[in-house]
Amino acid sequence: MSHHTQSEADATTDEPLLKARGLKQHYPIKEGILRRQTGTVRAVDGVDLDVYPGDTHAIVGESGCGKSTLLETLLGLEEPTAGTISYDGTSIGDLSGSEKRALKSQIQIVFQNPESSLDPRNTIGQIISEPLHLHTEASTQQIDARVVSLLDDVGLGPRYYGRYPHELSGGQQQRVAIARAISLNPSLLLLDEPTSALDVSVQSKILRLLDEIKDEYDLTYVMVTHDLSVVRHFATDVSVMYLGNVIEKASTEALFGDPKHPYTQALISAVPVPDPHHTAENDITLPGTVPEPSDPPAGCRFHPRCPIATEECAEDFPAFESHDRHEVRCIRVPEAEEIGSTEDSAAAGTSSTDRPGLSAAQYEDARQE
Ligand SMILES: Nc1ncnc2c1ncn2[C@@H]1O[C@H](COP(=O)(O)OP(=O)(O)OP(=O)(O)O)[C@@H](O)[C@H]1O
Repeated sequence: MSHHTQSEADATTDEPLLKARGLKQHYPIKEGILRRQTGTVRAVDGVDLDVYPGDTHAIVGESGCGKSTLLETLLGLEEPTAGTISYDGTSIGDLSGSEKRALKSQIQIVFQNPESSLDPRNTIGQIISEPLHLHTEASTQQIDARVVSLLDDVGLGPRYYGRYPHELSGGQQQRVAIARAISLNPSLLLLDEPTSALDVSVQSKILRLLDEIKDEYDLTYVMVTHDLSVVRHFATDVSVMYLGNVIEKASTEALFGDPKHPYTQALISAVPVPDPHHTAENDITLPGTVPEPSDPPAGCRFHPRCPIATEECAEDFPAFESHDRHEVRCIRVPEAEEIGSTEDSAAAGTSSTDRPGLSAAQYEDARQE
């Protein structure tokens, strides 16, 4: 049964479109011929997320931190081990079967690798029309017309209708995947590294397309990526993940202009910054590698690699502290700010051309310069 009451509907402006609380996705590790459970992979381990209508919310972090698992859990591909997901004010766990099916058309995903996400035996027309056949009552004629218009919206002409995926370039395949994802007019598009399998020159064109269809289709994006330059130019908000948890979240501008968590500072300093004042001395290098999510350290998960950790950091995993809508899980942040060690790199990150939410076209121009 839907719990979407009138008062909740009225409060939509300040309601997140997508909200997760304490979201966990754990996988059992099974070993031996008896397949006994010997441990647990804490792929996602207590994530809170608020994505507001119209946001492009980036989720960033190193490989293995749980980004893809988080996205799959948000999509409903996997039942969460714990926690709740709400969509437009309604908890997904409270929905009936038919309401869940209806919701599925509202949330779509675009994967990293278009080649493996498109069925090679089907034509482009069949691929894009499949969700329309499955979820709508439209006639074949109406669906065909819709597919042609979708092809046009993603910058492919009607001549692609009868072609097969292998006849298309990677960028064209990703356009097809996007056309399919928007075919049912979803509100929320989950983007799992949507450009990282593509050539750099094609990446910016796909970002530009995503930017255009976001306006045209009134979409909200949640994008997983490890490419901070994409985040910087494309996202409006960022959540930084480390070992299954979000450790910092802020607007893109605040995150790049004033990264607070030592991990975020390290991530940002690893991005090549086109700035004459930027020197290697500003870089923070991180000792060690990411621990296994099956055996996370006690206390703050980052403390064994953290340059400013104290003994206290090994005790408790800190809760979020809010610094004017810029939230961070680190007990050392106020002191770190006093040290002022981040000021140079923070200033370097806020030139006027580095505005978050820069259109993809502007981003492309910037890249080509
Ligand atoms: N089905 C599964 N069973 C067991 N462990 C899994 C499963 N899926 C993911 N994991 C583990 O969970 C952790 C998080 O994986 P995930 O793919 O979400 O990370 P990621 O941040 O998306 O990394 P990448 O950028 O490399 O895809 C990894 O240690 C991974 O090995």
